[in-house]
This record gives sequence, structure tokens and C-alpha cells, in this order.
Amino acid sequence: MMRSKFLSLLIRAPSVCRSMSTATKLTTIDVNDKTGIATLTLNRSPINALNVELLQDLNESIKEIEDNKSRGLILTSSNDKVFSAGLDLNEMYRPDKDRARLLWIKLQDVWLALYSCDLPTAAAINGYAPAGGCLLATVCEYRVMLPKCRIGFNETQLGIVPPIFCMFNFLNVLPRRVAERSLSQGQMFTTEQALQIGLVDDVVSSKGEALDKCTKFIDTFAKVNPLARSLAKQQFRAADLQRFQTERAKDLESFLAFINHPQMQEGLGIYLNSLKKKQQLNAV
Ligand SMILES: CCCC/C=C\CC(=O)SCCNC(=O)CCNC(=O)[C@H](O)C(C)(C)COP(=O)(O)OP(=O)(O)OC[C@H]1O[C@@H](n2cnc3c(N)ncnc32)[C@H](O)[C@@H]1OP(=O)(O)O
Repeated sequence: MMRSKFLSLLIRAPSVCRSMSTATKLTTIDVNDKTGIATLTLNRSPINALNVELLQDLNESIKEIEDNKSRGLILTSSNDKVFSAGLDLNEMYRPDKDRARLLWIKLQDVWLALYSCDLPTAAAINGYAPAGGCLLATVCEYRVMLPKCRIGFNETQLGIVPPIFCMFNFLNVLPRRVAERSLSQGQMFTTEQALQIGLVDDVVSSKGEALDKCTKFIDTFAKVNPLARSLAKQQFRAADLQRFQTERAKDLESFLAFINHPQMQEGLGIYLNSLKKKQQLNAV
């Protein structure tokens, strides 16, 4: 009797979120004790620009979530307007050589960790997701987005060649023709356009709803054998992962050569300035 009462209490217990990590500052992890799903939140003010430290924290958090045998990983942002502004342009403009190298290696590591993640992954895109932000969203297996945002790889608009891993992400999500065109044009899509072309799976009106949708997606795997699911995912991604490993070193050198080019530096300087000017204009 006592035992069944205890069990029914356990069953009815409200879901409790527990923070798994205190070591990191730029990301937080909350594990829902009821669902076993970990929410990984980008938390670098003001716009989650991906610098060396944020990428490092992301890598550590992904590993922590995998090691703790969570049932799934949801990626989101603590900012209610920006999911991630992409790579921190300050790391690329007049760069410190060692940090620039580290930046790219860490970005490659994050992509690799998520692309080959054993767990089901989902992105609750609660704000703008340009470039590196789009990379983080599209490396996941499911995406839900809030209205009035934008998402896409705008690299070519900035004179940057998108690396192959952007292509892998888009080819997993979009028809080849759409992927090629949008990557080569540097297109940014509104939430509505993103839904229409299949770049996001769903649109919801609040972050809470977005997290619920992601949870539901991860729950669709509840009755599937975890090893079989994980190996099936790896099988689909094996050729991309193989090509990535073959080209990884070359990809790093291309990035470094590219950002050290005087023309590229001039362009980055103008772009960074225009972003700052935008704020000055808003203040007037
Ligand atoms: C992915 C594969 C790798 C390929 C290589 C590189 C790709 C990249 O990721 S390059 C980065 C591309 N990112 C962008 O083009 C985004 C530019 N930013 C924006 O469009 C807007 O800032 C954004 C919509 C994200 C947010 O808009 P707001 O909320 O209105 O904020 P502000 O624009 O006022 O920005 C606040 C503050 O941040 C500075 N900022 C913006 N983006 C970046 C960035 N990517 N890196 C560094 N700093 C950034 C902006 O200048 C403002 O600075 P202050 O004026 O000093 O406050």
C-alpha cells in the first residue's frame, strides 16, 4: 500500500528542472527530471556572438549532456530576440592569429559534436539566426522558430565562402537546388519563408511552445531502440563526416588565409561599422 502510494506520488510529481553544469558561464544546461531531456542555452550577452569561449563552453556542454545519458538535447538562447548572431566578427577583424585559429577549430568541433551527436537534437530558434546561428540550428535534427525572425547563411553577402559543413547542413534539410541557390546568394529567410521551404519544421508564438515542440519531437523516439536510432543517424551522416575529416585541416587553412586577406579585412571593418552605426541611428 505504502509502496503504491509512493509510486503514484512519483508518477504525479511535477517535472523538475535541474541545472547540470555550474562550470560554464556562457552556456547553461537544464535537465528535465521527468523527460530526461537537456536544454542547452546559449547565454553570451548581448547577441550570442560565437567567440572562442562560447564555442569552448558549447563543446563542453554537449559532451556533458552526452556523458550524462540525457534522452535528447534542445538548443536555445537566453536572448528573446537573437538565437545567435553567428561568429563574433571581432574575432575575425584584425585578428589575433592564435585566437583566429582556435576560433575555427572550436567551431569545427561544435559542428562535429552536434552533427555526430548520439542523442536526438532539436533547436528552439527563439530569435535571429544568421550564419553561425543558422549553422547551430540546421545541424540539429528538428527546428521550430518564432515569428518575425530571420535565418540563413548570409556569408557570401559578406564576401565569406561558406565552409562545407554549412552545405552538409543545408543538404540535409533543403532540396539541393534550393540549398545551392540560397548558400551562393547568401539568402536570409523570414520565419514564414523558412517554414515554406522546409528550413524550419514548425512556427510557434513563444519560447515555451518552442521548447514543448522540441520535447515532442524528441519523444517521437521514445519507443525506438536508442542504439539502433543512433547508428541509423550515423549511417546517414557517415559520408559527410568522412569528407569533413579529410578536409578539416585544409578548411582551417582556407579560413585563416581568407580572413588575413587585406580586402577581407577592409570588408569586415565596413560591415562591423555598419552594425554599430545601426545602433547609433536607432538612438537618434
Ligand atoms: C557559419 C560558418 C562559418 C562561416 C564564417 C563566418 C560566418 C559568420 O558567422 S560571420 C557573422 C555573421 N553575422 C551577421 O552578419 C549578423 C550581424 N548582426 C545582425 O544582423 C544583428 O546584430 C542581429 C540581427 C543579430 C541582432 O540585432 P540587434 O538585436 O538589433 O542587435 P545589434 O545589431 O544592435 O547588435 C548589438 C551589438 O552587437 C554587435 N554585433 C552584431 N553582430 C555581431 C557579430 N556577429 N559579431 C560581433 N558583434 C556583433 C553590434 O555591432 C552591436 O554592437 P555595439 O554597437 O557595440 O553594441
